[in-house]
Amino acid sequence: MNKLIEIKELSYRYENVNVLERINLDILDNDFLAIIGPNGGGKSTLLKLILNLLKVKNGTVIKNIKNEEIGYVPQNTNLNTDFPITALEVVLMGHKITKKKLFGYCKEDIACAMDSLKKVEMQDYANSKIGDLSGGQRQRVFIARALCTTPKVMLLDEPTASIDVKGQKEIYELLKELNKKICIVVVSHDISVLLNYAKNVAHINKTLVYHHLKVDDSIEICDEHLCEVELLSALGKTEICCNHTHGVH
Ligand SMILES: Nc1ncnc2c1ncn2[C@@H]1O[C@H](COP(=O)(O)OP(=O)(O)OP(=O)(O)O)[C@@H](O)[C@H]1O
Repeated sequence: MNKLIEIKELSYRYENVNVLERINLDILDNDFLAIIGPNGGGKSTLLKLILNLLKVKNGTVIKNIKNEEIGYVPQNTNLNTDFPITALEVVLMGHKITKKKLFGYCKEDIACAMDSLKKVEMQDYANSKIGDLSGGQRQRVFIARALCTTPKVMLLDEPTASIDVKGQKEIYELLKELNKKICIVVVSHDISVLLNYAKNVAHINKTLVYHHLKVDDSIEICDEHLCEVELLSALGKTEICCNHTHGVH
């Protein structure tokens, strides 16, 4: 297993607030990593540090891949759904333009974007307005946009927020398929579905606790309302400490 990204002793503070403390984490080439933790625990900050959206000041983030090999699907793609843009045009926005053209895109760019849409089974919606798609379909389009640069790792920040459980499962089935070739890292609160797909879990609440989920550890989680502590408890991971009112048995 190759280390795509090596995070060593990474700490971060905004003004006077320590948000991350001495984080150590290796992101491996075939991983499906779930990053979980409470609100304000520092998950998005960690992604931003990996993506160079924030400057690393303490510790190191070693990337053994090029920056463009990191695909990113941001949280809440604050899209004005009335904006008259098609699914294909959204995907083309993530594309590295091959030939400079003043207007429009060349055939190769469009073929490549169509290929990305195909990978997420959205090719039939290429000319649909993004605002006319369901939340799950829209998320697939944003995943297609991130696929344009043929990433080796894909970071997804809350990809299933405000999508129903059926839609969440469909997104994770897609990610499972992509995980045959690409390392997947998902930040999410919707862990009841996510933990059925993840191979490893990083729980972040300023510090990081890492869990390897062995294959036979995988549990069929039927109740989507189970809370985080109960789920980790079910996995036999009782050392997690957070401000939950539920006890860990
Ligand atoms: N630009 C900023 N300036 C100051 N503080 C910030 C900034 N961005 C985030 N924070 C604070 O840093 C802490 C960690 O935020 P972060 O967004 O990384 O957490 P998170 O785990 O992703 O939270 P959530 O699950 O709610 O998305 C929070 O207390 C937040 O208020």
